[in-house]
Amino acid sequence: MNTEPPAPSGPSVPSGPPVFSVRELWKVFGPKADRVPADPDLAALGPAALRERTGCTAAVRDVSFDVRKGEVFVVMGLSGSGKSTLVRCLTRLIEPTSGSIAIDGEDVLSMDASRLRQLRRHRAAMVFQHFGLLPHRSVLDNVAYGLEIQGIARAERRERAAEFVTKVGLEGMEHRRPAQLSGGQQQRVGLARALAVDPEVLLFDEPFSALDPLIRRDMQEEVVRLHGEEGRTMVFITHDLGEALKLGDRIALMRGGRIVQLGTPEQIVGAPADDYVRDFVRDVPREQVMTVRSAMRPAGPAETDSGPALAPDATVHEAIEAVVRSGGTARVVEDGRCLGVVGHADLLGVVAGLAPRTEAA
Ligand SMILES: Nc1ncnc2c1ncn2[C@@H]1O[C@H](COP(=O)(O)OP(=O)(O)OP(=O)(O)O)[C@@H](O)[C@H]1O
Repeated sequence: MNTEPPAPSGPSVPSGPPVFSVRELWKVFGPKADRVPADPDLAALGPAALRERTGCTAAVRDVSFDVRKGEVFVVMGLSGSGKSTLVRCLTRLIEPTSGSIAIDGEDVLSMDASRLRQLRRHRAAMVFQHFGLLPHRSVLDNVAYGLEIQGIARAERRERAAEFVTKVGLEGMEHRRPAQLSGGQQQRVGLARALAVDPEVLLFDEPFSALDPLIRRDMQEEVVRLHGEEGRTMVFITHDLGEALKLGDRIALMRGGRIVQLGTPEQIVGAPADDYVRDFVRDVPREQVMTVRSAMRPAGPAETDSGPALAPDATVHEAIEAVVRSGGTARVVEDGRCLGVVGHADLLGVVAGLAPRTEAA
């Protein structure tokens, strides 16, 4: 896939300028790796044949996408699909084999060491699964650590750190050591540390995968809340589909180093690109992800003025409740205009995975 697909029509997806622009990116591990993307015959080989012929593994294969300003961009896939390699390439923690990467239009691959350091410290900070907290430092000093590296004076960095400790809900724990915190609280310290340096983009590498499910849900909600408050651009790696659907404005689904589909949760669940994606999303409760925008049909003459009104972004789940309560159809209304209607059959059709009707009832 060499070009960014057209922007989806849903209003909730930020459509700002790209922060990261990635084109035809390859990362090949192994001897003489750069001959693989350069040679169409080698590039076309599957993983086993490539390994046999060259001793190489293509962890990222010809990937192109933009991360837009203000969006949560999720990179999802099973273990070994190339997620970590791809995201590490963005700031050259792993050196790409070929292709191009730009941040705010600036070529990342031609940055020198000091520019790269600045990129990683100020512009695109990585939040790892194991946050690497400093055990002998207090919560406050751990959060202030990133600012210390930036050379910010002690009084100012402690003040800023305190602000972010409060922001992630750890007020009153400033003077504890990491060992005196639960796993979830430690994650919050790591999150506060990354936020305190105020990077343009936060890169999360499976930060919550070691947490128990309830704490994990708390942390996901924390990310949603922080994103809502700050509108910060985030790139989030996960192998968990539920997490991807919950957090992502858009999801890049990876398989074997390629992006097999890039789209909103609704596009991935409602219009899987191939059998692999279809199988991947088979058990997703569709009514929680699909919106009435994709379930509605044109209104019949008697339907435009009556029935409850729903926003186009309302989930099918919400619409079911409205339709059951009213006993008739519900209208999908935007800016005072009726875009269409949904009734029992339309909503059941979404749950059953059928294409929406295109004519009035
Ligand atoms: N340093 C390396 N040398 C050789 N092969 C590597 C190296 N790092 C990763 N790979 C291979 O590249 C592929 C992608 O690995 P990567 O870690 O990016 O996947 P992932 O989707 O992040 O997996 P996980 O969810 O398990 O972390 C895998 O086949 C892996 O074995």
